[in-house]
Amino acid sequence: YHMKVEEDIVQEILHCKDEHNIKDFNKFEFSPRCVPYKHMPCYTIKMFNDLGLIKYWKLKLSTLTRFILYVKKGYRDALYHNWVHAFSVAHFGYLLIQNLNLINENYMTHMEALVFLVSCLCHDIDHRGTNNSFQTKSSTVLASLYSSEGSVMERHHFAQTMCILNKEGCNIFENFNSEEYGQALDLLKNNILATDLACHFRMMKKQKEMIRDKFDKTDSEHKKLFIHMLMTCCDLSDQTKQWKVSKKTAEEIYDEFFSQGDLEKSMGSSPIEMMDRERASIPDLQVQFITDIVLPLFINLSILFPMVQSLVDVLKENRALWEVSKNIFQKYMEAGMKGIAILL
Ligand SMILES: Cc1nc2ccc(C(=O)NCC(C)C)cc2n2c(-c3cc(OC(C)(C)C)ccc3Cl)nnc12
Ligand SMILES: [Mg+2]
Ligand SMILES: [Zn+2]
Repeated sequence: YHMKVEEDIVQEILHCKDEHNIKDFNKFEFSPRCVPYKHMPCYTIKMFNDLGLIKYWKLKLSTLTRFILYVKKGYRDALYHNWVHAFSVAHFGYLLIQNLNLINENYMTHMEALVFLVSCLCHDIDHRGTNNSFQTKSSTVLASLYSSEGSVMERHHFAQTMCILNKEGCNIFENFNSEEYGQALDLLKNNILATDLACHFRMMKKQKEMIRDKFDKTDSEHKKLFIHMLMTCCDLSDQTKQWKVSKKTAEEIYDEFFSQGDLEKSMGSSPIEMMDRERASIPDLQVQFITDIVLPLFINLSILFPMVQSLVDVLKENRALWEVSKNIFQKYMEAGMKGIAILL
């Protein structure tokens, strides 16, 4: 049974650029979270189309549309790890390929670009709003399936993506020969596994050395590290947007973290500080996260692409604003008005 792709969705897709008069869609400053929720599927198709991937791979519009609608359906209404997060991650992937000209400058083949965009879209599918250590600690079904190999959630995200590709009328790689098909799935799996924080920590050092010692885009190891770096940039891209967007998204993340903490408390175990709404200071945690993880990554990328320097500047501004709110928070804490500080 095919999920019938309503003609109106297909029609809207072909005209979505002007109909909603969204300008600057392909600029780094644009926040994809401003796209109306119900227009996100058609703007996802627009991304594939703008990158020339529909033409190059002769993708059937109905297959691509059906695939995207099933991916959207595959996300739960988690506080942060939901379809809007997936759409925003894919949008940044689209911005990187387009604005850094990654295909024409041979940083990515058409195959790598297609699979990269699909990986961004699917990288958190069926996320339950709890992280890998929660799976293992509470011996969830997913932990029983994947904890022996690690990256529990990421292996599930990949498995869910495979289920959709195997649905009737949803296999966007249907035109690939068997060699291309194998290559696409291999790329897809590695890209999604690369979004595991633990995996990122392991790669950080090698990525830094690779960029410092002259990046070689013909070296397959370099290419893999490079594409994994881009996956993490996309996953963190909300932090490179204007303050109110990056602040709002960070708060959504802590809403999800604190819900996990509440759940852990109800299960009789005590959450780490970052997930404990009684103890966590969001400004402190954000300054630390931007300093330790987000900035080093985008600074690395800016060494290869000077245009990325503007994103590094925004990251530094946002960190400075967290510093400011940290001091305000601190003052109220000292004044013993914790309750009011939390309301702020
Ligand atoms: C604004 C922002 N603050 C965060 C603060 C803390 C953490 C966290 O997990 N800390 C644990 C300790 C051990 C470091 C994540 C945060 N975070 C993410 C994020 C990134 C992820 O993994 C990659 C993409 C590979 C880094 C995976 C999941 C998530 Cl939610 N996305 N945005 C954020
Ligand atoms: Mg993830
Ligand atoms: Zn994500």
